[in-house]
Amino acid sequence: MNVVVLGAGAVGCYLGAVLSNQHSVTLIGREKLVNEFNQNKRLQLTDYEGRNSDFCELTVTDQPDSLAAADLILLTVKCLSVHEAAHQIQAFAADTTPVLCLQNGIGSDDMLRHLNNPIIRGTVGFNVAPMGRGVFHRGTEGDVRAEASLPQHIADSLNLAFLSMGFPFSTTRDFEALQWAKLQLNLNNAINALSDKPLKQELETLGYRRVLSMAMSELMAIVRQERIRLPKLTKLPPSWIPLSLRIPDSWFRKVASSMLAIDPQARSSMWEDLNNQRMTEIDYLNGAVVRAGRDVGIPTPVNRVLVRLIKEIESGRRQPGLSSEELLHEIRHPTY
Ligand SMILES: NC(=O)C1=CN([C@@H]2O[C@H](COP(=O)(O)OP(=O)(O)OC[C@H]3O[C@@H](n4cnc5c(N)ncnc54)[C@H](OP(=O)(O)O)[C@@H]3O)[C@@H](O)[C@H]2O)C=CC1
Ligand SMILES: CC(C)(CO)C(=O)C(=O)O
Repeated sequence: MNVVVLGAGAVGCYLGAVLSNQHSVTLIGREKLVNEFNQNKRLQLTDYEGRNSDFCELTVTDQPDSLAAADLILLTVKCLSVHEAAHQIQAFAADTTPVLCLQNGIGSDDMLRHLNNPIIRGTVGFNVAPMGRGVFHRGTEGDVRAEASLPQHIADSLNLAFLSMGFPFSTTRDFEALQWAKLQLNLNNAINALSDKPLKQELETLGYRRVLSMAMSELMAIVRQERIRLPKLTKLPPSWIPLSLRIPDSWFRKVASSMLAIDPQARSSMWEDLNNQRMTEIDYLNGAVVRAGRDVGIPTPVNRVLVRLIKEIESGRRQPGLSSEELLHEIRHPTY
């Protein structure tokens, strides 16, 4: 299979490199990635379980014309770049080529719906960090999932390749529920970015967990009202997660270690964005909860505050590094 990854950054390079063991893979990314690859002649993948592998059989380019020969397009740009990517797919790819879009959050696929291509949504359940010099590190466990409309032979090939690196691929008929369950976990991206701490350290602090619990409870109220049954993505059922976040630190450490394997240094992709002075995906994450709440008449004050704080950092009006007390204060005394 000829796989073209459009938007090769953390997730795209990781998945593309894994697939290059069994398929012909082209990564379309920015000039920086092309230079890194040309200098090192390989991508290197490491992970929280100690894997360390080099991948040399890849084509890396900043030109979109290789989309023309794709059997499958993996779209791994951030939500804010989906619009530009849609133009490139329309201009260069055959309109029968399936596009598997792996953005976090809700709503970015709307920008692809005018294309004739089959658009299949997916989720990536683990964290990948770019370490520089063509090295990409997977810092947590998790799997990759997609809508059941993905052709079966492609789903089988992806599962085979991904299993070789220790994570499975599966499809689901109820993607909407999966997307909300993934969003429930991604509500932490903003808190992690605001805290400016590694995920593990942030989640081991009761105050941050209380904020996350409140943000998740707003999402849970919406999905309950909409009768969406969330699938289980961690060892705890989704409705128990907000409660489990409120237990004392010492107990939480025990529960969390059995729930999720996580590197001490892993951070959220939103932290990566703020750290690189880029706009974030906040409107598709906590912003999606605020919009949905408005639609169904459920108040979402905590997610509104998180959206505001992230936007203040994006526009340079605030610095990251909020303590959990400062964050709780912002929530108790919102200024709109
Ligand atoms: N990183 C993670 O751990 C996880 C991320 N996700 C989700 O996956 C998606 C991708 O995230 P991530 O991999 O972190 O993002 P990255 O920013 O690391 O990767 C995207 C890359 O694509 C480049 N790009 C954007 N548009 C184009 C284009 N048209 N042509 C070529 N290159 C382009 C970007 O460059 P530039 O910045 O210059 O635009 C960037 O280098 C997001 O929606 C994220 O939420 C999901 C799970 C985990
Ligand atoms: C790893 C995970 C699930 C949470 O941080 C993620 O999706 C991200 O960083 O964007």
